[in-house]
Amino acid sequence: SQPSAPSPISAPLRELPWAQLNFLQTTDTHGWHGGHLQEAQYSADWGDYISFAHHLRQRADDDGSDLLVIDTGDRVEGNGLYDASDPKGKYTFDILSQQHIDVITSGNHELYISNTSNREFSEVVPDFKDSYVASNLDIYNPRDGKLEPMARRYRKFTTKNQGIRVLALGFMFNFHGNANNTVVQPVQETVKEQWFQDAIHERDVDLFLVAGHVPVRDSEEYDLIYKSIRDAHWDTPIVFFGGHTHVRDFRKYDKQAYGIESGRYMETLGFLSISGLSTGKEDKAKVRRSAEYKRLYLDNNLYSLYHHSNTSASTFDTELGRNVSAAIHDARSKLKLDHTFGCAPQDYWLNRAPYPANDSLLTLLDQQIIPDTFKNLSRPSIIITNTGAMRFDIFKGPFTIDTTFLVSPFTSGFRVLKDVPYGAASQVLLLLNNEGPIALKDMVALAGGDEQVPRLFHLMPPLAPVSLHTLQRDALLHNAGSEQQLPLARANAAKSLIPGYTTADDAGTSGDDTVHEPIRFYDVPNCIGADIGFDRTSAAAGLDKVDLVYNEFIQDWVLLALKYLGLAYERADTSEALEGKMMTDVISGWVGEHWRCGG
Ligand SMILES: Nc1ccn([C@@H]2O[C@H](COP(=O)(O)O)[C@@H](O)[C@H]2O)c(=O)n1
Repeated sequence: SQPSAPSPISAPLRELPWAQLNFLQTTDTHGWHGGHLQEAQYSADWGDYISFAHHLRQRADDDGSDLLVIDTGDRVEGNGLYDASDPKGKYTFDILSQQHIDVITSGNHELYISNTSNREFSEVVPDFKDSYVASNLDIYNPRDGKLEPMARRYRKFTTKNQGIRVLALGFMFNFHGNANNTVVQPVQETVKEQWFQDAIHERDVDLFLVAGHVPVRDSEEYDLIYKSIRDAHWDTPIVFFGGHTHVRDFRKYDKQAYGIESGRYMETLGFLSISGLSTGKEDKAKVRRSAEYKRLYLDNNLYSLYHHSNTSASTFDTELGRNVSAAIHDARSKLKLDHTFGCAPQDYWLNRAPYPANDSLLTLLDQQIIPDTFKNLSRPSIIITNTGAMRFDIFKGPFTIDTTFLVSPFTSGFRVLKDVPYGAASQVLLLLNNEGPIALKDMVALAGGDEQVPRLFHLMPPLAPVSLHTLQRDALLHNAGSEQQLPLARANAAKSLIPGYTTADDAGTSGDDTVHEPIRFYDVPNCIGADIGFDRTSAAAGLDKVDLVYNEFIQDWVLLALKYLGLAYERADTSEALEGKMMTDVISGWVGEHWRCGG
């Protein structure tokens, strides 16, 4: 781990369900490869992950089983280690490539900006040339401008020890917000392609492995891929590795098909095992077994990693792992990520506090940061931002260069529409939050559906913790008592628990390796706003027009809301606001002026 990381923290643990074929999965790491430096329970880094995978591979070699390592995208945007360098990712790609990954895919964050996808194509894909899979993603090659697959469409391989024949696919959900140098083919089209049909009809396959930046639950993309494979093979085992919604989840598709999703931000290392698979060493037609799937979500806590690899602080580090941790430290120093702008006087939560509240990050933003930042505007203005632009909590203590990117990494600036009739402008925020005269989805339908306003469905903030909470509630209703672990229950009573994930999924409520004290998460609105230079309670009487300033990322939504309100504005009517400053600059600038350290 990093020298400044807090020490590993002990907690009651559940055991790794090791079996014939074992997997480790990361997803949505968003640059947190240095680990969490303010939370001991997630403070292991990518170097530790390399050491950990090494020990599990060794275990597989010793007992004749296998280990495969998977990553399902969104490795970028969200941490200074990636975002603070110029170009972005200058240090991350070398660090990442030191891990042996067997199947790796892109996520939507690899595709928002053309520079990001071009670097993914020219650096990351070659680093993982055998294992990068892009079943429905193409890129215009920056060298010749020709459209070509981002990486191979699928991968077929045999596991090292067991000889299990795996056919791996790699998908991106039907994403529309990508820059125009990439093309995400809708899964509905991909499944009709000849290469796909040929691949899923291959006979000498013991396991179909579908990795993707696609949620494992409530996803038409994975449901369709599942159905397509099942139409071709009624009982060959399938395993899905998902991502995007930032949750821990495990879904049963049928008794020979399960999917896992392994959280976000390097908080979680997902573990899944399968036993009862056929192998290339035997005649598949004669050996019909039933596969058994088990999962465990590991906290990225060195305490967990030592335990599950049967090592200790003195035997855990491998030379490569230690070197990678040192490379991360070196990069963090070069990027001056610990440079402090000021010190937060208390914790501010994104989802762990209700909104509005004194400890809500969104309240801090709409009551203090936005009003202070825009206070010198000469004309009455309404400022709106999507809450999804905020990615992480602020903890009491030093607010560093790193923190600015943890909280808001995006390069989108602010735009302004000048002289918008007040009656309409004052309703935009309500509409975007589903509190206006029409529901958001009906407004989209009126405007011609998702096709004509393609980026709209990606405005919603990642409500991962909330859906996790819902999952938990639903599963508790359905699975009450199904997976009790009494010795652990006793251990819990004896030890004070760390607050953390208490996941409930299709296998019950014992999926987290660490027994946590539950955390309460709150729903937040899609957007928040502030009025500058006028008072809304008395404005209706006299105010004729206002300037409408908004985060560039929600431009399509703002224009759509105004269209619904009878005002036909185009992108060309908008102009840059705040001299091109991004939210990242806004927040660090405000912290520098308002939060002192010490005293
Ligand atoms: N320029 C951007 C890009 C993205 N967002 C927010 O991020 C969300 C997508 O992130 P996931 O980790 O869920 O893939 C997107 O819905 C926006 O809320 C942004 O604000 N600005």
